[in-house]
Amino acid sequence: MLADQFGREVTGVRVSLTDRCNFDCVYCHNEGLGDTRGPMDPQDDEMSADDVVRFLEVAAEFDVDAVKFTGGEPMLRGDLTEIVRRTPDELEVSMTTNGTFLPDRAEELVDAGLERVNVSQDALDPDDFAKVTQSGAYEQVIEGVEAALDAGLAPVKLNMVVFQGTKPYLPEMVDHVAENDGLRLQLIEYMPELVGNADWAVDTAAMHEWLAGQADRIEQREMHGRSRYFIDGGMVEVVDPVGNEEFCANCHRVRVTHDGYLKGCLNRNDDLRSMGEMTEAEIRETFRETVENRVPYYGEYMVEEDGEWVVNERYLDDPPTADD
Ligand SMILES: Nc1nc2c(ncn2[C@@H]2O[C@H](COP(=O)(O)OP(=O)(O)OP(=O)(O)O)[C@@H](O)[C@H]2O)c(=O)[nH]1
Ligand SMILES: C[S@@+](CC[C@H](N)C(=O)[O-])C[C@H]1O[C@@H](n2cnc3c(N)ncnc32)[C@H](O)[C@@H]1O
Ligand code: SF4
Ligand code: SF4
Repeated sequence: MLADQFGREVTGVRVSLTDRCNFDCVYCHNEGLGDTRGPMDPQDDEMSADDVVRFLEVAAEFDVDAVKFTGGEPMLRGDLTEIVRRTPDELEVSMTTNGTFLPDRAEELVDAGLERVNVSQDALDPDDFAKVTQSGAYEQVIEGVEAALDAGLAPVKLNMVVFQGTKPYLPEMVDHVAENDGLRLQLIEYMPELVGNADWAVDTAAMHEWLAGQADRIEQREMHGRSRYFIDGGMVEVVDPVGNEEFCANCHRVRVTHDGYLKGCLNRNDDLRSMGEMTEAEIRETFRETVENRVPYYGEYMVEEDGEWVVNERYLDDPPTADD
């Protein structure tokens, strides 16, 4: 297994299969690449199924044990089932999706080897949902969650981005997962680093306190040191990476962009390495180098002083926006 200079073993890879999307969520970071708007048809720059599988075979050689397919909207890929089917058996296969295409395809994906799914759902009311996603597909998403449960994918995590626009929906979302078997809630802190609008952020410390006040039990996940709150039979996990050194200190993932670039950190675009025309041996070497070059905290938001990486205080005090 590969470990970076800071002792973090790389156990997972997150592969973006496309940067296209049928939604236009107001906050979207597109896994670190910016805008998802554009043509919906397959694009030439996307990795082919062969490229994805070749990379995953290399990752498996390095004892990576999990892959997350994401995007853009990964289910826009017509060859998604093939990719899942051809993923090496050693890797747990999960996907994060907006859920709209699950009603027709959940079962075939499970048959192909999909083991877990996270579905993004920020609200329980169609109008509220439409304001955030700029899409009217609320019913399809609800049907998608049902289809995932019917296909045996419970527990299904509902991903909710917590920002000023969704904060009022928090209590009903917590109740929703408590009342419905098979659902969990994942509260994702709004990340302004790549998309701006820092003033949309909410006070996560207050959110933790509010959740703790209702919880029967609290656990901490090894991954990212994430907290899990058990409330009235439901489970709520908090993903709070912004300015959170502990979160990064427990980050064991390497990313791949839809166009086949290795990327050591979601918030970092200065270390992209194309796997384009590479042989398997070259991919192996580049993977090693990407792991070797990981930084302990936020990539470009760290500053190097006297040969050491230290936290960029300016960033912590005043997070830059895309407009800076
Ligand atoms: N900064 C940062 N944000 C992350 C990281 N992992 C997840 N996130 C945020 O959380 C969102 C949702 O993550 P998911 O794709 O659902 O996956 P996950 O919850 O991390 O993974 P599982 O628990 O394995 O399902 C991401 O799109 C990011 O916004 C990370 O390593 N760094
Ligand atoms: C980029 S989307 C890709 C997969 C799929 N289209 C979806 O929405 O689930 C992955 C996750 O990132 C979350 N996300 C997007 N932009 C974000 C931001 N600025 N801050 C925090 N989470 C964000 C989404 O809510 C979603 O759960
Ligand atoms: S559905 Fe996912 S990829 Fe599409 S705009 Fe929303 S967050 Fe971004
Ligand atoms: S911001 Fe931190 S947790 Fe997220 S990918 Fe980068 S190092 Fe990992």
